[in-house]
Amino acid sequence: MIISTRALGHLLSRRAAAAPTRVTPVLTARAFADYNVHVEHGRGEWKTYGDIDQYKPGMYQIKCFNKISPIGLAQFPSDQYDIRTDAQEGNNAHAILLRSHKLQEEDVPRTVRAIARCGAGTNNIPVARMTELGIPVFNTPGANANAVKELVLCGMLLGSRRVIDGINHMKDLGQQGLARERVEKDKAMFGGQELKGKTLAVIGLGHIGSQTARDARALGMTLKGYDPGLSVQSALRLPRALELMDSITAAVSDADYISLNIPYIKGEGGTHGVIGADVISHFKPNAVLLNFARGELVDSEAMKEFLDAGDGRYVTDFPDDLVWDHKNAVVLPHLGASTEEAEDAAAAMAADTIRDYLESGTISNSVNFPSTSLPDRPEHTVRFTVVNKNVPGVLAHITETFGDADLNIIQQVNHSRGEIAYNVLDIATMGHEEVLSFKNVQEKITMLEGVLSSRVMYGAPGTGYAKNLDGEYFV
Ligand SMILES: NC(=O)c1ccc[n+]([C@@H]2O[C@H](COP(=O)([O-])OP(=O)(O)OC[C@H]3O[C@@H](n4cnc5c(N)ncnc54)[C@H](O)[C@@H]3O)[C@@H](O)[C@H]2O)c1
Ligand SMILES: O=C(O)[C@H](O)COP(=O)(O)O
Repeated sequence: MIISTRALGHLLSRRAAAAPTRVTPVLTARAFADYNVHVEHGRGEWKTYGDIDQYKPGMYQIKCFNKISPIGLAQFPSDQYDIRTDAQEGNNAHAILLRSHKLQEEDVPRTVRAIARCGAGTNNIPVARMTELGIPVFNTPGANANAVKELVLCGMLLGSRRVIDGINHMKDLGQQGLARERVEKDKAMFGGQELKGKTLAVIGLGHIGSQTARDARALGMTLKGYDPGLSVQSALRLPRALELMDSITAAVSDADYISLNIPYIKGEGGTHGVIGADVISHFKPNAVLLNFARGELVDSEAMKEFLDAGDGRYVTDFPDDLVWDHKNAVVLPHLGASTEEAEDAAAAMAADTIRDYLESGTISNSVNFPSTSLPDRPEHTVRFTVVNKNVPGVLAHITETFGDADLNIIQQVNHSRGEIAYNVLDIATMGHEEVLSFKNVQEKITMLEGVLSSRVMYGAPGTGYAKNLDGEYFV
């Protein structure tokens, strides 16, 4: 399911000041009472790349860009998390939370282990660069889909009936004191059409597209859809009556309404200008295009020509320099996910995801790292995670280094995705002296060719992280 039970439960009692509940236990120092773990955790050398004045030992620091829902932020226990809502602060951040802020590499302190987008689209984050730096980027699939779907339905109505023009006209008449006199005569200027019996083409049948299709069916519409990457989960949500097409052109050609619900991906093979002159030439002259996905998906010049030529409409959630004041365009200020419910759900899901990664190493909903659901850490072990380039031989060198240090691996997980590999190794503490030192072994592993970073999870929030930055060791 999309939203964790934990987040959902929290949302149900969203206005109650309930303490957040978690299933995953935080590794506390008490859990390791039988011995101590020594790592080089950076307090001494923090100033080499962080801001020593802002550093709170024993706390995770979360840096927020944009306003993040307090309901979501309440998922972070205040005794373990230092939340910096002012983006100017947070120079020692362990993780970043953001919405549509256009994140630059300079916004990401070296201390950052993870980034979570409270929302769906991650085109405002330099994901490829973050992958090179070994930083997982997460999003919150489905958390705001209902909000967007509702606005798409509203957009269909705005595109069918001249509601906005009618409202403006009534204001004008009202100012002139002519409203009562002229209303019945003038309404003929604002006639429209009904949704029932019309055809909707949905491009992208993921969380938003599939929900839009389902509700449009309930309104009596005929459905076509196109999605070359349709997931089983989304397919199960689709109404049976939806006809799957094998191209965008085939889907749009006899559609009265077209809803665009795909991610914006730059570059070759991406989706920039996917609704261009060629696709638009297949639109019916009075088709209504609903773009609640991203502005860059639509070629503005081609759209302007289409709007100029006929009675077609463009309803969009994104700025457009060419059609913003066109009589046949309705341009909204990116409101799709701006409901209390969606903001709370997305922030709560992002917070849960970040906590899972920071506290136990679990990876879910990442757009660049492999999903990694982990077995429980066995008793008398310390968890060690390594992020490395997905090249042959690295895993062997990691396990060898543990062997050389007389450290026994009790269980391990190795997953990869594209250029990145992620290892989680639970290391036995039994049979060692009272103080188990990871200082040397962590440095050796982190500085192996191909390794980007490592973490020792031993109970003290925010510590135990090491990075290999082009051959330089940071702890
Ligand atoms: N207006 C808003 O406030 C708002 C809010 C949420 C999401 N969005 C945008 O909507 C997009 C979709 O959100 P979602 O939650 O449904 O995401 P999703 O990942 O659940 O669904 C996207 C679907 O698009 C499909 N797809 C990708 N490229 C395609 C292509 N070229 N042609 C057809 N299908 C394609 C994928 O296979 C997937 O099924 C997001 O990426 C984001 O840009 C906007
Ligand atoms: O991709 C998304 O989730 C939406 O565009 C929402 O963006 P917002 O969180 O900035 O409203």
